[in-house]
Formats: sequence, structure tokens, C-alpha cells
Amino acid sequence: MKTVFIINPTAGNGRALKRWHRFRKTISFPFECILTEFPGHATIIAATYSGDCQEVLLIGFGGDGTLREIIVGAAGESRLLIGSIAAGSGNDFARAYGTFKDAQSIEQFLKNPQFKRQDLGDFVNGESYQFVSSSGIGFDAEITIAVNKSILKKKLNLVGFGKMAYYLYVIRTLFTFKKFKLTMTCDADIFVYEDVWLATVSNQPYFGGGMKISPTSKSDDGLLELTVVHGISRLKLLLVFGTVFSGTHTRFNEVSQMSGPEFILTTDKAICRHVDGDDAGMSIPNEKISYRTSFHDWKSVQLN
Ligand SMILES: Nc1ncnc2c1ncn2[C@@H]1O[C@H](COP(=O)(O)OP(=O)(O)OP(=O)(O)O)[C@@H](O)[C@H]1O
Repeated sequence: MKTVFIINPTAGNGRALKRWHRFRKTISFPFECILTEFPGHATIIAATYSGDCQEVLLIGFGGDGTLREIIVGAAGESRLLIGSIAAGSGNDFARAYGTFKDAQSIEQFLKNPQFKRQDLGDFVNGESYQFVSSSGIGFDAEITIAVNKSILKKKLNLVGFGKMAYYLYVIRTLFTFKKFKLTMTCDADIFVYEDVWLATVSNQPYFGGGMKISPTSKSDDGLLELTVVHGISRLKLLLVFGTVFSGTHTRFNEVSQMSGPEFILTTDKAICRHVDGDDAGMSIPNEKISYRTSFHDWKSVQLN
């Protein structure tokens, strides 16, 4: 089996490159490595291995965005196996699918490679968007996108306080966010939610760097889970946020959850969206968008 590292030098607030230079010195087996040069590059790199005549272990050295891009490029290719070294800021992929701890654990894996088939979520709205972990509309997406673009975050990163930017944007967005109306169809049932803060479609439990937004999600069952937070005051929303890390937010009446193979979502206004924490444009008011999952579309490494 060929081993290829795909490194996003910008991941982990720019710390991934330094980590990679340290990490590569510890590798004592043959490997290839490629640094990504622009957003979307990891998809192109992964796709180039699809015609390989042998099995290829693609190891994403980065965060959730990097892993999503690799999986989009590798989806449907039975010879490509995906693993990760968690080098991002949030690393929800690593929490859900596992991650290699060090070079020795990769070497160990290569002696007896095991894999697991996993689902891939997607929706189309002009462009096609895929997600490995989750895709959200609303409050969470607005914060994530603002933080990703933030100059303040870059400045705070220089002094090691990058995470602080996230909390500042949570507070700011709490006061500026315009709630929306969400219409959702699942299995021919129609639900209408008023005063919605966020709707997140999940393929695995974690999101936003360790929040257990969808505790019952399984990434290999052909199903997605929808979480809607609605009809809740600003103050109580903060309280709910505090409980998401343990997954106990689902006990609040204002948090609705359901499971299904497809959700059709419509918002009454243009609302920010993310896929695995990266910008996925705005929803188009009153347009029906189908969120679905492709069953067992990619292979993750199975770690003990
Ligand atoms: N060379 C590059 N220059 C700028 N952006 C890049 C480059 N290579 C990849 N990217 C983009 O960087 C984005 C962020 O990467 P990634 O999500 O892996 O790191 P992170 O945001 O630190 O981690 P996490 O998502 O786990 O919080 C990716 O979505 C990818 O499109």
C-alpha cells in the first residue's frame, strides 16, 4: 500500500506546517507528501490517486476542511483509504473517525490495514456541497464564517489567543443575528419552525471543535440527523451552548432532533451556511434544498 501525506500548511491557525516538518523526521517508511497551495487543492490531489493500480492510504495532515476536501476527491474510489493526523483547530473529524497518534501507529496500521465504509452528506444549491461531519445553516455558520475571515483572529493568533476570537464572535452574533423561519420535509411530513437560530445536518456527533451536537449520529448508517434550535431567548441560547459539549442540550424543548435519509430545508431569508466549518454560501429564500447522504461512499481507516 502506498502512503501519501496531504498537508494543509495553513491548518491549525498556520501551525500545521511547522508540525509537519517535525513529524516527517519521525517517519521511517516510504511515503509521498504534497502541500496544498489553495482552498480545494486537496480534492484535486486526492483525485489524482484514483487511477492508481494499488491501494493508497491518503493521510490528511490538517483539520476538518482538509479532510473533507480529500474525501470529496476520493469518494467512490475503492482503492483509496483515508486517515488523518489531527493538525487543525477544531479536529472534529479526528474525534469521530479516529486519527493516527504518531508515525509508529501508521507503520503499525500498514502491517494489517483495516477499513470501514462511511457515508458522505451532500446538498446542491447552484454549486454542489459535500460534508463529512456536518452542514449548518444560521447562527453557527455565521460565527464560523466570520471567525475564518477575521483579521482579529489572525492578530490574536500571533499572541496565542486565537480561540478568544471565536468567543467574541459568539457574543457579537448573539446580538446581531436575525432569526429565520425554517420549513423542513422528511418522509413526506412537513414541519415549520419559527424563530430559528440554527439548523445543523449531521453525519457524525461532533461539530465546532468538540461540541456533541448530534449525540446519536452514526457515520455509516445511511442516515443524517437534523438538529434545530428555535424559539429560545438569547440568554437561554447561551445556556444551551454550554450543554452541547456533553450532548445534554437535546433535553431542552427548544432543541428538536430527528433522523432520516433526506431532509428538504427551506429558509424564508438568505442565511449563512457552512460545510464542515467552511463557508458554503447563503441559502436562497424559499428555495427547497435536499440534504442527502451517499451510503458507504468512502473508506476510513479503522483504528483500534
Ligand atoms: N495553501 C492554502 N492556502 C490557503 N487556504 C488553504 C490552503 N490549503 C487548504 N486551504 C484551506 O484551508 C481551510 C481550512 O483548513 P482546515 O479546516 O483543515 O484547518 P482548520 O480550520 O485549522 O481546522 P478545523 O476545520 O478542524 O477547525 C480548508 O478548508 C482549505 O480549503
